[in-house]
Amino acid sequence: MKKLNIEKNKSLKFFNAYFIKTNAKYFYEFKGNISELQQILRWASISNEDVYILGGGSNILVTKDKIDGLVVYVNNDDIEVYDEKIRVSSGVDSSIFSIFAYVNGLSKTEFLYGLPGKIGGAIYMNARVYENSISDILKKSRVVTYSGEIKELENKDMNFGYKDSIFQHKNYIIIDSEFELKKGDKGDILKQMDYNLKQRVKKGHFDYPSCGSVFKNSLMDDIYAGELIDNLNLKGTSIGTAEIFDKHGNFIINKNEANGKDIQKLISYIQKKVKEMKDIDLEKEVVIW
Ligand SMILES: NC(=O)C1=CN([C@@H]2O[C@H](COP(=O)(O)OP(=O)(O)OC[C@H]3O[C@@H](n4cnc5c(N)ncnc54)[C@H](OP(=O)(O)O)[C@@H]3O)[C@@H](O)[C@H]2O)C=CC1
Ligand SMILES: C=C(O[C@H]1[C@H](O)[C@@H](CO)O[C@H](OP(=O)(O)OP(=O)(O)OC[C@H]2O[C@@H](n3ccc(=O)[nH]c3=O)[C@H](O)[C@@H]2O)[C@@H]1NC(C)=O)C(=O)O
Repeated sequence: MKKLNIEKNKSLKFFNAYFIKTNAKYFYEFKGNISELQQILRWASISNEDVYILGGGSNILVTKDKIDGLVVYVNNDDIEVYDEKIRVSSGVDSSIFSIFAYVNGLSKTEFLYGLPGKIGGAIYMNARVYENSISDILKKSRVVTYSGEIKELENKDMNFGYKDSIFQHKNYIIIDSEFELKKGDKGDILKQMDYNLKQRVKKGHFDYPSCGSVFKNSLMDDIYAGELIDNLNLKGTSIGTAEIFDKHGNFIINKNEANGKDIQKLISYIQKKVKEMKDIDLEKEVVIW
């Protein structure tokens, strides 16, 4: 049998937005070779290794010194346009996808410009920027199950909701996807992309390492986690060098070499305070590793 293309004891410090130090027991970079991915997943299953899927690392919080299993880093980067459709691999950065659409005169991806992370992670999370969600433009995705089976899912099969999708509940790796876009005026598209990026910069999204929103909003009840935390005067609270951002209550920032356990303690502290003071259960958006 051909030797598997796996690295051992790989540092993930520069693969997660918080820059938390940790090592993966096994690490595989998926560049698009599906039969190799299937072989590696079968090996992980036989070897009883847990599987972790890594995109841009912008929405994970690492709390362990060692990730005891196989990390599949999704880094396939094909992207093609057909009329008003784009087929894109999951390893493409959301902003690159948006730029590619713009270059081809296609509108509807402007909201993804400036969004950290990759397309696979954005679909997993049903990325949302104000009124736009990725589920509004996604047609279908090709996935590989952890047992190595290839499937094609239509949008309606993906059970999208606010910051929710089937991928948060099933062991699927999203490989590539087709998006249905619309021709637009390039000047207008660029203007909107520029506006979106400037808004993010203004709100301090890139001031410190962070994973963006830590908690989901509760849209049904009109509850914004950031506003709630702000109104309870919790901004600025810190544990070690992890701190609730003074510019946005739903962000926890790494001020200086924070460790993942301190960030996790701050998350639990916020949940406890919000429960005590408002009787609200805040649901985490960030994925804990
Ligand atoms: N609005 C904002 O400002 C921000 C938004 N975000 C959101 O989070 C998303 C994170 O993207 P990204 O950084 O790439 O993701 P991450 O690498 O942070 O992964 C997050 C989770 O997504 C799952 N995942 C990632 N890629 C795939 C894939 N190809 N197939 C199946 N599951 C996958 C993994 O699940 P598992 O652990 O189960 O293996 C992982 O835990 C962004 O696109 C955005 O939606 C993040 C930061 C800021
Ligand atoms: C940052 C993320 O996504 C973001 C996304 O970038 C933005 C823009 O569309 O909308 C959501 O944030 P958000 O709901 O906190 O948006 P904001 O506009 O910043 O805040 C909502 C409301 O709360 C208020 N607010 C926010 C923070 C704060 O400290 N104080 C405060 O009063 C704002 O003034 C606003 O009235 C997404 N978060 C969630 C959990 O849905 C992420 O996923 O990591």
